[in-house]
Amino acid sequence: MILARALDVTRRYGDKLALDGVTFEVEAGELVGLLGPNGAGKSTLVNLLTGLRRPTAGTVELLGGDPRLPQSRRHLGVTPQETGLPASLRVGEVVDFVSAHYDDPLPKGELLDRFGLSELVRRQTGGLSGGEKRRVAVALAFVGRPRIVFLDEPTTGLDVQARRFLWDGIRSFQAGGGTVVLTSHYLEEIEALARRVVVIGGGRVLADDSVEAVRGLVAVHRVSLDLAGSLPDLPGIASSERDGDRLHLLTADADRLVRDLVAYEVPFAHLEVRPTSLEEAFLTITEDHAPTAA
Ligand SMILES: Nc1ncnc2c1ncn2[C@@H]1O[C@H](COP(=O)(O)OP(=O)(O)OP(=O)(O)O)[C@@H](O)[C@H]1O
Repeated sequence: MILARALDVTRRYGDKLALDGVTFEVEAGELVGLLGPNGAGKSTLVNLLTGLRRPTAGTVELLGGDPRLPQSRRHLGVTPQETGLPASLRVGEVVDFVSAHYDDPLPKGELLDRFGLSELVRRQTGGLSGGEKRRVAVALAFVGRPRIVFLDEPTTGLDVQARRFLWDGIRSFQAGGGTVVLTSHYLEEIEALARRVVVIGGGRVLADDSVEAVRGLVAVHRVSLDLAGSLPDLPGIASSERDGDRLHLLTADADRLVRDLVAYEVPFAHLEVRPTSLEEAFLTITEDHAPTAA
């Protein structure tokens, strides 16, 4: 059963094309990671699916209806990228306040326990650390026993222990049959929770696959070397860029490229091999998926 769907969705902000023909579906019980660099369009997709914004073209559906209608949103939980908590209220009071909006909320103790927040129940939210506030904000998405939860960068800024508390809370929700969509810049985070990852870049879906498959796609290395002359036609070079005598090559198999450079007796100097940033890896994927000119 599909709980959320975007069908050929485009979203513009003025001249800016934030989403460009995105199709994306979430099945009941799935935990899906949306992975992409800054500005890729992840938040825009989440905002459309949760009814906070309207698509410019295409259709979005949440729990079988228009995400902007109250009946579609009744079983939805969301933690946006930025949240605010009323500073003078205690954590327990904020949970009570949010719970009051639902017919059958999770008992406060159970919610706080699930997210490792029990000790904070009497603390005013204004006095919490950034990480504690974030954990409260994420926990609040689960108060109303939602069927589907969207978490936009839930663990940004959290230390390792706080992140683990959140991951445990998210996992236990899914183990109980819940559905989760979360966004992240980090494949490691998605890997800890999800089996399926959807890579978004430049407003488009670049990959929709298992975490293992996407790890292979983004395991790109940058091989840099000084070379005055031209490079022979070697296999496995995803892109090459020249800066004077310095050549930068992107490849998914750096060991093989280095062996080939030696085997072809390429007269290189100052060889350097390093993992690429996720951004560089995404660029490589983007180039592979760039639309061909008509
Ligand atoms: N309200 C807005 N007005 C104008 N442009 C916007 C608006 N919201 C988003 N954008 C632009 O749309 C593009 C996609 O933004 P979006 O926030 O969806 O990306 P993201 O993948 O969530 O990025 P990040 O990881 O930085 O949060 C960006 O270029 C952004 O600047």
